[in-house]
Amino acid sequence: MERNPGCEFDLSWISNVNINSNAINKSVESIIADKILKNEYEAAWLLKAVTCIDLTTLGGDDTESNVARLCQKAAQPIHTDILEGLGFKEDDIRTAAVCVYPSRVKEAVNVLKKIGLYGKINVASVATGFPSGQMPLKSRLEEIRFAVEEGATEIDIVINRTLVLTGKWEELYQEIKEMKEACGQQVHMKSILAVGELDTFKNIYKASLVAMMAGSDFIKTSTGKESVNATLPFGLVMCRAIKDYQETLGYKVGLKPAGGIRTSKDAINWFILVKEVLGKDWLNSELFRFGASGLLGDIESSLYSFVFGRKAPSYVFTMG
Ligand SMILES: O=C[C@H](O)COP(=O)(O)O
Repeated sequence: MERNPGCEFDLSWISNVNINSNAINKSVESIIADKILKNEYEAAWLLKAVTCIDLTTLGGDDTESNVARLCQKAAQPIHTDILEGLGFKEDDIRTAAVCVYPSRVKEAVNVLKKIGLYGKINVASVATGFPSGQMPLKSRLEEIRFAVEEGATEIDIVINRTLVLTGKWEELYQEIKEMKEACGQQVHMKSILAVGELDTFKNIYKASLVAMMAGSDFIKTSTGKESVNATLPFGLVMCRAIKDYQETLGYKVGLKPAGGIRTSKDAINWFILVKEVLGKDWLNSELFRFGASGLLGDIESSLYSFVFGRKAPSYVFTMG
C-alpha cells in the first residue's frame, strides 16, 4: 500500500466545512444499532482486534521490568489454551505494537530483539511533549529524533491544540510537516489530535485534514489523558475526513482510536463504525489500531468464555 505523502496546505479545503452535531450523533446510533454478531464472528473479530492493538504503558511509574512484561504480553497476548481452542498456534497472534514513552523505547527494543520479534511487533513511542504538546517546537522535534535513534519504528506525535483553537491552520500544518521530516522515511507517524480538547466537530474534521495534508500515516483520537477521549462520534468525524482525503487524493490514512477503550464491546463497535464508513480495507493493522492499556484483558476473557463456555476465573489473566 502506498503511504500518504501529504500534499500542499490547502486552506480552501478546510474553509467551508459544516458539521451538524445532532446528525453525527444520530448517524453513530444508527450505524451501531442492531448489529448483533454471531458468537463465532465475534470471536474472529476479537482476535483481529488483538492484532490491531498498540499495547500501551504510559505511566510516570513505568520501569524496565513492566516494559519487558508489556513486550512479552504483546508477543503472546492470548493464553495458549484459548488460542488452541480457536484453532490457532501460540505464535499466530501478536499485537501490532507496544507503545511507550521515549525513555523506555530502548528497553522495549532490547526485549523484542531478544525474543526475535523486533520488526514484527512495532515499537511506537509517544513524542512531542506528550500529552499536552506545550513545549517549544525545537524540543518537540528533538524528542522525535531521540525516540527514532533509540529504535522506535512508529512515532505518535501530539498536535498543538492551541493552534487549532486559535485557527492557525497553516502553522499547524507546518509543525506537523516538520515532525514528519523528523520521523524520517521509514518510521510511520501517527498524529494525536486530542479531540476532547478541540471544542467542536468542525475543528476535529479540520485538524484531521490538516494532519493528513502534512503527511500523517495515521490520525489518532486521543492521548488517553484528556477528560474525554475516544468516542464513536469523534471517530465518525475522523473517518469522514479520512474518506474525503482518500476520495480527493487517493491515499488511505489509518485511524487509531485511543483512550478509555476497555471492553470487547468497545472494540467491536469501533470495527463496525470503521467498516461501515471506510470499508473492509481498513480492518487490519496497516490502517487501524487501538491504542489501549486495558483492552486486552477483557478480550481475552471474552474469548475464554467463547472457547470454554464459562466465565474466566480471575487468576487466569494477569495483565492488560
Ligand atoms: O495511546 C494510548 C492511550 O494512552 C491509551 O489510553 P488508555 O490507557 O485509556 O487505554
